[in-house]
Amino acid sequence: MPSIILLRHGQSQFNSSSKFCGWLDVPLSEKGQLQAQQAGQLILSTLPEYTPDLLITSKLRRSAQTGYLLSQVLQREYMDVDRTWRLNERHYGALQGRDKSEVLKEVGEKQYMYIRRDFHGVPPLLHCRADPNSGIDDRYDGEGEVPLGESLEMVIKRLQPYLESVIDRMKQGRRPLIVAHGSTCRSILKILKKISDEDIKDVNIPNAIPILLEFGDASENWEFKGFRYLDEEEAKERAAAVAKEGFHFQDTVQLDVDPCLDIDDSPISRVRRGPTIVVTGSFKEPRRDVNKVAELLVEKSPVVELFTDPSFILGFQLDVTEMSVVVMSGCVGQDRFFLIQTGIELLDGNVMSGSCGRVHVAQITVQNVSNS
Ligand SMILES: O=C(O)[C@H](O)COP(=O)(O)O
Repeated sequence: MPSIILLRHGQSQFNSSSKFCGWLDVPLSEKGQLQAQQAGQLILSTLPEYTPDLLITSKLRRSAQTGYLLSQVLQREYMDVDRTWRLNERHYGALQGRDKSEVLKEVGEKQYMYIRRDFHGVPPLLHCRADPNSGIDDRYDGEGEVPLGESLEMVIKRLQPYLESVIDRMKQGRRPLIVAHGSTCRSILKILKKISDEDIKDVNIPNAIPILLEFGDASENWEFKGFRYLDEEEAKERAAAVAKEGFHFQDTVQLDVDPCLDIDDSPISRVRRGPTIVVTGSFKEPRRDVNKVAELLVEKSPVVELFTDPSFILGFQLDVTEMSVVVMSGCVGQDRFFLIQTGIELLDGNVMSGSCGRVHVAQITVQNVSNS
């Protein structure tokens, strides 16, 4: 059956630190390189007859690197290669290089998701291509007008004619392997499967899981038959992580000053229950900083003891009245420490929330924050 394999590049260094990337030319992370190789293995094991003869990438390194790693695993480094800016990630305008959680905090969830996922959502535009964060350099010379910020709708306009040319090549017997980006994969699926503007909002593309696009032959007028991920389960898990990007760091607190703990004044007796909130800090040295908080906490409170749990790097066990509770715990990410801390609902109904600087004793529920 005529087919095309499509995949999003492996994890980039910005994916791993949850930053808007767009046209910034960020390379693959180590994990992304491994994912690219695993994608090749997956193709070999699930489609042993598959022999791509045309590698198509964007003009961005994360796509080109993924394509090369794949061609190595498939032992087809000699494949013809076509690179086009029309397959580039959506240009994220003035958001490029910015931390997703910071933008989320700044503009609120509704606008954040509008920009990220609405078909018409345009990010704030850059003013000129000379902006250091435009990602536009001489590789785009001669390409005419290139974007300074795009919605998915705009991506589809620049991509569709190119996609048609790929399908024409498939009709002539070529076997294309396309390494694209989140938004360009979404665009391709939207065009082929005729996904509505509304439904496309919920489509998230996982890194480096190959998608098989199948077509009827000439007798069926090359009709698009459908698509499937070569590993549906893993695709679901990775796509869910993509959807949540930015949300782990919603309440950001800086912890580069000495934390001041307020244990002695803690109104333990007035505590009814403590809802859990997640706060995060951008730490210069996460382990050192969180250990400092831990030491102070233990030193100041006789009811707190340190514990370690495999799911967290560090935690605190608090034993007060009949409520045996955790004050806070966290896990160290690549450049962040995720701190789970407490807000306290007092008996008079007021909610007092803790912060990194003033840690109040209270009941909280342990919440496992995944380390994406
Ligand atoms: O360009 C980026 O930042 C990502 O690769 C895509 O981001 P999104 O999933 O937030 O659209």
